[in-house]
Amino acid sequence: MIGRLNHIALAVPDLSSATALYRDTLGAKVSAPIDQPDHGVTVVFVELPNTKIELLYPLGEKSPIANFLERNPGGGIHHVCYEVEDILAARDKLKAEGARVLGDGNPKIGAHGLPVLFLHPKDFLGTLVEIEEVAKAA
Ligand SMILES: CC[C@@H](C(=O)O)C(=O)SCCNC(=O)CCNC(=O)[C@H](O)C(C)(C)COP(=O)(O)OP(=O)(O)OC[C@H]1O[C@@H](n2cnc3c(N)ncnc32)[C@H](O)[C@@H]1OP(=O)(O)O
Ligand SMILES: [Co+2]
Repeated sequence: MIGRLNHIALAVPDLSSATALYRDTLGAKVSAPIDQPDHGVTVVFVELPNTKIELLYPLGEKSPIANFLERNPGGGIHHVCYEVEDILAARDKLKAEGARVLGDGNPKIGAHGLPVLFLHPKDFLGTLVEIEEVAKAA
């Protein structure tokens, strides 16, 4: 069911220094910071040849990454995102298998303008999983 690794997200305590680390020390192409108010985060995208890294910083008072950063003040890997061709079919299969879909169960539009859902980390080996619907390759 899952396809390519779309991105790995890192929650970071300082977005400027994290961006500088990826841009200047690691020599990667990075975006400007982009606020995602619907998701409670500000994101910097790091473009790699085979995938992307999302640098996440809390936005607003109820950010879903706030507790994670409290537990991991230096930051850390927050989630992995896999591509799926049909997010509603994927959601229904995952629910039937017993996985907990977070939120109200309906996809939201993610940072790449495509529908996304999140799956509880306790159901996936301690890793928060995001699935993103991408168009089927021709
Ligand atoms: C930029 C837009 C978008 C995109 O298109 O790419 C994004 O990526 S947005 C990214 C931010 N959004 C989300 O993460 C949405 C889904 N997340 C959530 O709803 C919450 O973060 C969560 C997964 C429900 C956790 O919320 P939290 O408040 O931390 O819950 P708890 O404190 O109750 O934690 C329960 C339990 O789970 C462990 N945990 C929490 N987060 C993670 C994590 N990221 N990775 C691994 N484990 C995690 C936490 O340690 C608790 O464990 P125990 O203490 O053992 O109970
Ligand atoms: Co993400």
